[in-house]
Amino acid sequence: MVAQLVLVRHGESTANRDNQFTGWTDVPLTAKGRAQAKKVGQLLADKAMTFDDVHTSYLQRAISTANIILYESHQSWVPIHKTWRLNERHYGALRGLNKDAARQKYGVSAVQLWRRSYTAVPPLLDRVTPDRRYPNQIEPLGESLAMASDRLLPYWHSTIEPALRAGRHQLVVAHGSSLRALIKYLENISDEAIDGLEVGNGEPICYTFNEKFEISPRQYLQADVK
Ligand SMILES: O=C(O)[C@@H](CO)OP(=O)(O)O
Repeated sequence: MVAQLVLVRHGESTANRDNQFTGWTDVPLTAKGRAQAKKVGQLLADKAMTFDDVHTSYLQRAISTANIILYESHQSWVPIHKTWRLNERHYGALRGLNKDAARQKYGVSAVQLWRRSYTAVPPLLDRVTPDRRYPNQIEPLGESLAMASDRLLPYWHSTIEPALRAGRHQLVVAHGSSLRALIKYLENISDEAIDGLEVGNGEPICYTFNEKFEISPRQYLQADVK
């Protein structure tokens, strides 16, 4: 074994709880979300899984989840690298909208397409408020999953992949769709098949890379039966 990669979607956020489109809206975790993160940390501790680096987005639900996981697995000292490139796919004008209300307004199939198609672009925002977190203070007006993948993969190639190749274990704490984009790339999933993949809150996925940098099948980490 050369190195392990663990992917975790943040715990439940207030927008997840309220069934709202989120994207780049910076909402906190709920109590349930914090408990999910704690469970992930304890699971990693039970399995004695350690990391050399953690990567997360610029959004607090992912950052808080990463901090809780590290604390619970007794490795709070491990460096956390934050990047906007791991942010959730930007949901454009849909953000903040209740998903059932959106289905009533736009129809079930349009909403399903915006949520899960690889190339569909959601209705765009007219403009965004400058936010100093982002390059030139500008966030996108909206993104398809393909657009999210295009801005995420440079970070994979520049930072995560070289670390794995150097034998360093990597933990990525990100979002439902930013992780779907990464998994699509790692497993070479087709544009069509990616719409069937769901990543649950606080359900860690593990890959192992061997000496030839060949990737193992996706493995869902679960508690050992004692
Ligand atoms: O709202 C969002 O940003 C995402 C993730 O919570 O939702 P969906 O699963 O509908 O793409």
